[in-house]
Parts: sequence; C-alpha cells; structure tokens
Amino acid sequence: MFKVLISDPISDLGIQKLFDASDVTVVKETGLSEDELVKIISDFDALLVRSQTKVTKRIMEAGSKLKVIGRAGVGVDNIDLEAATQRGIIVINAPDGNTISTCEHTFAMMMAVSRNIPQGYKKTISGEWDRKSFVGVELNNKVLGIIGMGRIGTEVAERAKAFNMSIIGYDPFLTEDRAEKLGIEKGSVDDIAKKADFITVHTPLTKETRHMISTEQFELMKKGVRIVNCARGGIIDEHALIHAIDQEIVAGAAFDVFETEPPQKDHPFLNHDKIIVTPHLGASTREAQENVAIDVSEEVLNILRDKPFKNAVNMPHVPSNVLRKLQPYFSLGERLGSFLSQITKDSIEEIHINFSGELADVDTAPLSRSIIKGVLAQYLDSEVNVVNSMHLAEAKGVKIIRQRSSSTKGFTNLITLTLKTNSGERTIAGTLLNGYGARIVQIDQYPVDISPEGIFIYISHQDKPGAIGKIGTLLGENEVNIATMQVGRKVVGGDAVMILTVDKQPSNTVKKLLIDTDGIVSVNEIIL
Ligand SMILES: NC(=O)c1ccc[n+]([C@@H]2O[C@H](COP(=O)([O-])OP(=O)(O)OC[C@H]3O[C@@H](n4cnc5c(N)ncnc54)[C@H](O)[C@@H]3O)[C@@H](O)[C@H]2O)c1
Ligand SMILES: O=C(O)[C@H](O)COP(=O)(O)O
Repeated sequence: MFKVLISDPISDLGIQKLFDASDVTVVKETGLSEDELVKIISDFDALLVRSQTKVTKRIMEAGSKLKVIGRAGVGVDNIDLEAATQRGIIVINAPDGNTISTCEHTFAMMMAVSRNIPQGYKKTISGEWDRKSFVGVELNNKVLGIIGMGRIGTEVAERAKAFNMSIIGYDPFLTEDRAEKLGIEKGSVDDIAKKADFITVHTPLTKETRHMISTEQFELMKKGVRIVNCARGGIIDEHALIHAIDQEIVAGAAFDVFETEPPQKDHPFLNHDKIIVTPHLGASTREAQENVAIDVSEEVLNILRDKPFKNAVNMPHVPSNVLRKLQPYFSLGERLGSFLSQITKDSIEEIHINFSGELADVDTAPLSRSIIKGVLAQYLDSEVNVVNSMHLAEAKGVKIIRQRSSSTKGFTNLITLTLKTNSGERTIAGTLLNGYGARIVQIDQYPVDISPEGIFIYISHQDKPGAIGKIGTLLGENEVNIATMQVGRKVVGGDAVMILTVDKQPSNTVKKLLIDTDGIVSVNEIIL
C-alpha cells in the first residue's frame, strides 16, 4: 500500500483518483512546519504540494521512502530540485492546468488597473460618490507588450486581439514565423518598453529575468504606461517601479506576485493609490485547481505503479552501463550548450549535435539531453532538466538533429554543437583530453583551447594593431583581472575574436566601455 501526503490545499475533486485507488492511502495535513514534516515524512511514498510547502533537503533526507513529489501547478521554486535529484526523488509538475486561469487573471488585473476598479470600489463603499478621480483608459487601440510568449503569454496575446490591441511579444524562442502566425509583432524588451501602453510579464524568475524591468527600461517607457505582473515577483524591480510611478512614467501597476511572499505589512505596494494587488491568485480558480490536481494525481499514480509518466522536472534515468561511459561527458556537454546559448542572441530554430570518436558508438541520447539542458537553461532555469530538455525544446518548435561521424579532427572524442537561428549559425566543439579534462576546442571557425569553467568575456573585433592592448588596459584600469586570453582571426586585418577568462564579472559600465571601444563589434559575458 502506498501512502500519499497532501500538505497544501489541493482540490478534492481533482485528487479523487488517489482516494479511489485501492493501493493508495491519502493523508491531508496542511500548514505543517518543516519540523513537523520532517517528523512524519518517512511514512510516505509521495508528497503533493502547491507553492506554500517549502520542500527542503531536510524533508527529503527524512523521507526515506519518498519516491515522488508532485507540484499541483507550474513553478517548482519551492522544491529543492537538486536535493530531490540527488536522492532519486522524481519531481513532477502540472504545467498546463492553470494557464487559462492565470491568463484570465492577467486580464482581470489589466482591466482593473486601466479603470481604477479597486480604488473606485474602496471609495464607494466608504460612502463617497466620486466620479472624477477615477477616469481610466481603454484597452482599445492600445499596444500591449508581452514579455514571455510561453503558455500564458500566448493565451494573453490571443485574448488581447479581441480587445483590438496590437501586440508586441518578446521571448528568446519567438521566431518571426510564429509571431506572424499569432498575428503579433516580434520585438525586443527595449522595443516593448518604447512602444507599449500596457506591459505584462509571463516568464519564470531566472537570473536572466530577475529585474529585467528596472530603471533603465522604465526610462525608455511612454508616459502613462501600465504594468502587470502575474508571473513571479522579482521579474519587475519593485523599487524601480515605485520610482517610475513617482516620476509619472507609470500610470498604474497590477501585481499578483511579490519578491517576498507574503509581502511585509509596510511593503510600498500596499495602500499605494496607483498599484493594485492580489495575493498570488493567478491559479486560484476551481477549474485550474481541479485540472492541476487531476494531472498531478495521475502522474503520481503512474510513478508509484512504475508506469510511464511525463512532466518530470528532474530525474535522469540512464542504464548503468551507458551511464558509466557517458558520465565524464555530462558536464562538458551542458557547458558547451550553455556557452553557445549565451553568445547566440537570436531565436534558436535548430540544435545540431554531432558526436564523434569514442562517442560515436554509445547511446548518446542522455548526453544530448544534458547539452540541450545547457542550451535552454538560461531561458528556463530550473524548469529544464535532463529529463525534459528535449521535450521542452521540441515543444518550443526547436528542431533537434543528432548525428555521429568518424571525423574527430585528431581528438579521441569530440562533441560539436551548432545552434541555427534565422540570422545564421554558431558552433562550439569540445573534448575530454586524457589527463587535462574538459576543453572547448573550437568556437565558430576559430580553434581555441579553453577550460569550460568560470567567467568569460567573448569579444568580436576588427583585427587591428593595439586592439588587444586597449582591452587589456581598459579591464586592468577597472580592476578586472584577466586570467587567460585566446585570440583567433580568419585573415589579417579581418574579423577576429578574443576570449578572456576573468576573475570577476565586469560591471555594466565596463561592458559599455568595451562596446564603445574603437574596432569592437560585440561583447558577450558568459558564466559557466
Ligand atoms: N500568478 C500565478 O498564480 C501563476 C500561475 C501560473 C504560472 N505562473 C507563472 O507564470 C510564468 C509563466 O508560466 P507559463 O506556464 O506560461 O510558462 P512557460 O514555460 O510556458 O513560458 C515561459 C516563457 O518565458 C520565456 N522566457 C524565459 N526567459 C526569458 C527571458 N529572459 N525573456 C523573455 N522570455 C523568457 C520562455 O522561453 C517561455 O516561453 C511562470 O513563472 C509561472 O510560474 C504564475
Ligand atoms: O506556479 C504556479 O503554478 C502558480 O504560481 C500557482 O501557485 P499556487 O499553486 O500556489 O497557486
């Protein structure tokens, strides 16, 4: 008999399958502290949560029988995924069930902020009949900027068209082709900042998206813009938003999520007359809660019964003989993917992986997943892992081509990764050198020899006398110490690249100085 613990409020109707299962006992205990969970978790084979229960390493260590953690919702930021993976606990989520609810909440917030509904309600019930203070704006004929064109962002775009809004979307995976099919314009964050009357964000919170809307972006915005965040607190810089309202750039904001939840009583958004708030209600509809609970219950039953399942956000499963051969390559593969994705600026349309040498006769599917995880991680962060990376790439319309070849360019093994975009392609190759470990040996057409670890500055420049000196001096003057430097060029005086390993991240000011240096074409920072 399997025991399942439900530690957050999850729809009873949705989990009926679990109650009905003859091989399962369900225990519902919500609002438990970490200590309380640690005490009881050893009895359970499965744990079902929403976002309130923080599933820590300590809880997992105490859960000696724990086989699966089910998240009835999308975000798994409340679950220590690394600890789960290390302990072989499968973590699954229910990514589709609350899309519509959150999209509709976004609209509710957008309309409420455009028509001052909460403010008007508050005053009316206080006995005042004030028809002057709450003049709003229409959505009709306005420009809506959507940052994050995944499940929710796409549904928001569909509905915005019915309001006669024109839409600019930004997502690293949004191709011209898809934008055209959706009837929207593809733009950058800056384009959105400059043109939009309403801006809504629908990305996960990652190191890339944290504060992606901050002072710099607010300064580009049209006066009177309205901002909506029903995704994750922290994507929009809360302090910068208050400042932008004070400067009369932002006319109103609607937030369902906060950098810290629940927000402190003195949080500047609470009781601000231009900001309306809800307590993380995006997914809180009867339908969404039933959907996510059904999805997660079915998956938990499959896992407990050793049946196939989908939506795992962790847990690589590789036969041990294959694992032994591939183990040394996983980290190299992921780092190659991450490096190349960080220097590839356009939407990725195709991922091409070639294995050669001693890798040509092994089942490299698990290794491909690691490489693709590396490629996607900067966009999807903890949502992508070696179990779901291939599926996520394909779901985003990215074509994956895997090949084997005998040509090793003199190495005993070689992984060559190419990312194709609508504007061209970028290539990286890496190998494991006996006695020296992992090495990047090629970037685009340039042969290099780089250990894939640390902070890099990748500079494309014109091959001119003094170029290297100028960069060295600039970094030195700004206390960025260069640990290693590689240079490559096609022809004398032509295009050239410089790859520096540095001891600390260059500040934005230093990066700007580099970009403004004569002869520099582009500057990318890469962190591995
Ligand atoms: N308020 C709520 O109750 C609630 C409910 C459901 C989901 N959410 C949150 O909403 C967010 C979106 O959910 P979803 O189901 O649409 O996820 P999704 O994975 O389908 O979409 C997220 C999109 O963001 C894109 N993205 C990642 N990094 C980006 C970047 N730097 N710039 C622009 N786009 C980037 C991804 O490519 C992806 O297409 C998640 O954070 C989720 O946790 C909140
Ligand atoms: O990531 C999610 O699915 C949403 O933020 C909903 O979270 P909740 O289940 O705690 O409402």
